[in-house]
Amino acid sequence: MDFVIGGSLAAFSIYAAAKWQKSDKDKIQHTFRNVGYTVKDHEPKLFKTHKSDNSTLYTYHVPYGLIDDDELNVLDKVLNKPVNVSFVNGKLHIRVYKNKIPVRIKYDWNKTDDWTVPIGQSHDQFISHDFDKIPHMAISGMTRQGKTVLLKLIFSHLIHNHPDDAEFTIIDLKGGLEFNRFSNLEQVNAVASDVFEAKEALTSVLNQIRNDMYCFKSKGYTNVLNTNISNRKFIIVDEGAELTPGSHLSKEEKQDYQYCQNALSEIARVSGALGYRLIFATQYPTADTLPRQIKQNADAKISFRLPTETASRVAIDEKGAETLANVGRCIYRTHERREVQSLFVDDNDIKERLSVYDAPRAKENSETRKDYVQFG
Ligand SMILES: Nc1ncnc2c1ncn2[C@@H]1O[C@H](COP(=O)(O)OP(=O)(O)OP(=O)(O)O)[C@@H](O)[C@H]1O
Repeated sequence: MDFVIGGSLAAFSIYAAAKWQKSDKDKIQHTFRNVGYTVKDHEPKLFKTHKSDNSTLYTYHVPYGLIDDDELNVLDKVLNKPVNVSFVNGKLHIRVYKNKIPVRIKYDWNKTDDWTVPIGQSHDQFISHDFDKIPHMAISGMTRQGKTVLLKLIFSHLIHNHPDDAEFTIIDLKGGLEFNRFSNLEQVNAVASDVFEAKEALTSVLNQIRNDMYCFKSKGYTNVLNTNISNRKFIIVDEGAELTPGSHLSKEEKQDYQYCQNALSEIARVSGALGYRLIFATQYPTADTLPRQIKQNADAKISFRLPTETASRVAIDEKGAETLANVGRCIYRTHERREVQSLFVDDNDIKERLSVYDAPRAKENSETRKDYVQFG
């Protein structure tokens, strides 16, 4: 008899555990209470649940006065699933994703439409950036988090997709270590590796812009998108903070730095409609290192992990970049915000794919093509 009772209890426990194991919905409601996400006795009330393939969205009415959602950051640990908390039209949205984002995703060199570039994978969709819809981009992130890999991904993809139409001016202020090796590519106009070379390269870009502006005006064009002009000119800055005039510099020395910052601000302000696209990356987003004009005109902001919430607010106008978990993880912020694992591209792959555009070889090839036409 004892045996029968013991056996029944064990079975009951398993049954009870299965039956009364808390659902995500219950755990969320308990969390509201436990973390004090309430006003007096009033707590958020669930009024809609919507399931999709990748996630479940719980929508809550919240008592007046509850807005800041900091306490709810614990939810991904409570549920052991990725969670996104936001306010939409005064309602609290808690989206619980089924799957975690992978920590490494390799770039596959697949071609894309127009001036679109693949960025990475979010919880529920693949994220691409269209440089014809959003011309300028500001990228922030602490050291070794993935900025340069992302810049090389964008650069390689654009050349791979538009070998005849993409042009680059690159300001690589890490001493040219990353981009100097591409200086021979036929799509690359200049790789500047210090402030003096940057000044020269940017002067040339500003002259081109003035020239293009004159041509646009004389033809009555208002935007490159409404013309048959097929090329786009990219200005990539890797480590923009190096253009901040340090307090140790003399007045004359500071002028070169100031010139470069002003030139980049002008590019951000006036050149998008002419087909120029600025991609500005920095480790230290502050009012000095990420000039206001650049930030305001870069409608796409990407941030890898940053040291503080304040830095996150400078980079993407909101907190969050300070809590990003792993290398290559970033927030892609346009009118929407997405957490994304950016694609990884290998240096050897880039070398192999882009070497066909190495200028001397490309020139040889074009001469061979010419011979073929002449003698064929
Ligand atoms: N998307 C990614 N997925 C996985 N690993 C990555 C990714 N991006 C970068 N890494 C790894 O992190 C390392 C550092 O990346 P990267 O050179 O882009 O850093 P960074 O942010 O430019 O740093 P710094 O500002 O110090 O130059 C890479 O060598 C690579 O091993």
